[in-house]
Amino acid sequence: METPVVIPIHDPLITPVNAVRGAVAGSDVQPVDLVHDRLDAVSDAWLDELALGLSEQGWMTLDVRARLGSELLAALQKEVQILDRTDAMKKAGIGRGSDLMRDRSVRRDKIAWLQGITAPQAALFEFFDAIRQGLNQRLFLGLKRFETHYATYHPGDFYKKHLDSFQGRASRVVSLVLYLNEDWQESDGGALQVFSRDIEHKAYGTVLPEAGRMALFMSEEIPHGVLPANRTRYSLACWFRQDEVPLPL
Ligand SMILES: O=C(O)CCC(=O)C(=O)O
Ligand SMILES: [Fe+2]
Repeated sequence: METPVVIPIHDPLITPVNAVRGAVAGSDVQPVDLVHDRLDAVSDAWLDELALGLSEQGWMTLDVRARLGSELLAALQKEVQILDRTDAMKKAGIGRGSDLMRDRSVRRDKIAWLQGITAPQAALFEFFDAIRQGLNQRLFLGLKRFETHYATYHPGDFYKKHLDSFQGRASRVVSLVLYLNEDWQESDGGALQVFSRDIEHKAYGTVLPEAGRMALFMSEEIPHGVLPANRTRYSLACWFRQDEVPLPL
């Protein structure tokens, strides 16, 4: 049995979602086109399915291409690809200086936090907030907010087996990953590996990071990792949190 690597996670400075919405409404960014039927897309039956998957298995994977729409997915893909060509994507890691070097043996991706101030991000935030509320109504999780970042894994990059949150921290409670890659093949590597939540941490399943595929799991319970990618892998991770403001770990 291999013990999962458990990594403390530092919080970014977070802009409250409501403030972001205000900024969007007050600017010339028009999220409306991309939102179209977004809230209808998050139906009660679908939220029931999410709640059931989380409470019974602790994790699940879903195809949300039709719910989000190919236009929004394409817009998010374009954003992360543009960011990846600039220095906006920062090496993910914990700590500073030599600590960061050590973290590179655990995690090699680059990340950029979303602010919700572009039209695709605002539309996505609506979708995530509907999920947050739906899970609260069904599972009484008291999820107050979410935080989300783009991630890129260049060839050779990986993320070793880890948990997204420490038990009892009431910080990250539910994790969501949305993939943004067209025609991902098994030979491209970069699969998400999910392990069982019991003591044995058996390999439970793998998820190919194909565009429109979403993985959802309980942050404190489900060990998971990303196998080395053989081609650039784009994704977006989101954590639903119980704390109102970022607290020190
Ligand atoms: O991209 C993935 O499949 C998972 C990423 C992950 O585990 C994380 O960012 O914490
Ligand atoms: Fe993770």
